[in-house]
Amino acid sequence: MVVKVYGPAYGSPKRVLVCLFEKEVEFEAVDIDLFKGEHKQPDFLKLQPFGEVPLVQDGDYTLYESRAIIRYYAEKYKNQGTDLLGKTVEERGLVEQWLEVEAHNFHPAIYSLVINVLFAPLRGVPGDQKAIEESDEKLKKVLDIYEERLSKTKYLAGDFFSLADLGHLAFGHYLVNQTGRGNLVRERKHVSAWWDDISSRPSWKKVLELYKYPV
Ligand SMILES: N[C@@H](CCC(=O)N[C@@H](CS(=O)(=O)O)C(=O)NCC(=O)O)C(=O)O
Repeated sequence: MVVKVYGPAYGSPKRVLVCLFEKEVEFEAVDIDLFKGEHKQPDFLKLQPFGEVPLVQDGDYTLYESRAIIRYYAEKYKNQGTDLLGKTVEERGLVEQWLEVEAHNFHPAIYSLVINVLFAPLRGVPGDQKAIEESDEKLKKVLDIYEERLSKTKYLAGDFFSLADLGHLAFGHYLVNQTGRGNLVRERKHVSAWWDDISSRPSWKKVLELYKYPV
């Protein structure tokens, strides 16, 4: 049964798509148009009660929350494709640590910028300037910590590419290319080199080629 991934155009689903490419898992992408509210239709809400993408259907097994999904596939296909979880329990601990850092420190700041800098104008409303300024400051602090870490190891969890790095691709792409704040990455030598390394992976290039962002 082929895995179905809903909402491929958007950021969080792209976190899942790049993981499935790395794990060499075949999937089918199902378009959902958020601007038309297709994610708020009863049939979709039955599967994803929060009305967000991604949603994954793998036979009778249904999963949402992109970070839960990538952990599931990294584990389920541990011996296939790229190892994304590390080889020891200590390495796995660091992968989980930096996955949480991305979810609770990096993502909220970049998500606020995407909403207020990119999406608000599309909806014909002004972005929240205070939220934008707060996000800028938060991102600077977060990326300073990344710079320190990446001055010691090539990737966030160590000297191996992992889910922790992969988890940054979808919204890091917005940060570097679409928010006018790519300088926050480029001004930090090790973060910049890390971004160039992880974003040049064939898996990520394939996601960008096949599944365009909405803006
Ligand atoms: N924590 C969730 C967040 C999912 C999420 O915010 N999805 C957005 C799309 S995107 O921001 O990831 O591009 C969404 O469906 N938004 C629809 C809505 O909020 O109405 C995850 O990681 O899966």
